[in-house]
Amino acid sequence: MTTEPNTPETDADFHSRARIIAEALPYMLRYDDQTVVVKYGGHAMGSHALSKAFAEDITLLKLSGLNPVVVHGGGPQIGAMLDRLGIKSEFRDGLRVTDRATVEIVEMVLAGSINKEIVSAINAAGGRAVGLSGKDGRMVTATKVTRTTIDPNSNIEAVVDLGFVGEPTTVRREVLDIMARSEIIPVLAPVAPDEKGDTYNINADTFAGAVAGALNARRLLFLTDVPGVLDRDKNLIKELSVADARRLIADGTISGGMIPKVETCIEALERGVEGVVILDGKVPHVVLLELFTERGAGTLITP
Ligand SMILES: Nc1ncnc2c1ncn2[C@@H]1O[C@H](COP(=O)(O)OP(=O)(O)O)[C@@H](O)[C@H]1O
Ligand SMILES: CC(=O)N[C@@H](CCC(=O)OP(=O)(O)O)C(=O)O
Repeated sequence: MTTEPNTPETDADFHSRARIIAEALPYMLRYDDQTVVVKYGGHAMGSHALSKAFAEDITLLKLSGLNPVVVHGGGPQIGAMLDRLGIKSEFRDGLRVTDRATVEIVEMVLAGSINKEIVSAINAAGGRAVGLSGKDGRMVTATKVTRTTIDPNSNIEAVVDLGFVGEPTTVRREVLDIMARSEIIPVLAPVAPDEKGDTYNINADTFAGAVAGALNARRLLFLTDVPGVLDRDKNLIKELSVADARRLIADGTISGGMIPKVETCIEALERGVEGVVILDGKVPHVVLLELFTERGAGTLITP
């Protein structure tokens, strides 16, 4: 085995490190003991280097006295697995139509491979992560999502069956509260049972919003694949009130997948979360940039 000799730290390195720590310290104290829920979207899970930087950030939050809770997605990864198995993906209003065979794959990918990858990355960064889904400790109970459409010709309303797609109706804090008092960092997969025990696939944004609401989180961060909410000229909007966000949805500036995301942000604020931030998960260490620097990153949505 060969080992590389450690390169001694130069004065410039030391001063730069000291500057970063000095800048971060007041923010670490501001968020001391506060819960921060971080939704790590499937599109934000890029290269190994990015996942490593994310895991380091989450580990550092815990070491700094915060209480980070990770909720992850994995839509593209589920799609890739379904492709390999020759099952077609179908979405309605951004939700995956999930039959019994599909929900099995969804649970395997989310609560299995992706969850354990994130747990391993955090553990490799020096943290102690425990991976759970909504099933563990009866943390989350879901109910089936119902959607209706109106036939434009007959004007008759019809129920659209999305299969095993759920929304969280109960979030029990017990297990998460125990973890908050320990070294453990919870990593949650958005899968949960209904009252009967059937397994449901839950949109990860919705799951994160419900968890953040139940924990009265100080911050809910959504890591996605754009810098935040963009205006008509594609410039980043740094701060947005709920009223402004609603106006941007109504005038079409906010569209596509950003609509349910911003609506989830609004619901989380209504449930008592203090601030919600949408930010670019492809920027290394974006979580620390947002929480521990003056300039922040992304779009902060406040009540
Ligand atoms: N005003 C807007 N600002 C930023 N993104 C927007 C806006 N309107 C629509 N979008 C789209 O929303 C997408 C993010 O939503 P989505 O793909 O559902 O994210 P994720 O998969 O990370 O949950 C962006 O990639 C962008 O194409
Ligand atoms: C019901 C529903 O659509 N569930 C999502 C769950 C994963 C998810 O939301 O992942 P991202 O955050 O990466 O999009 C799905 O099956 O794709």
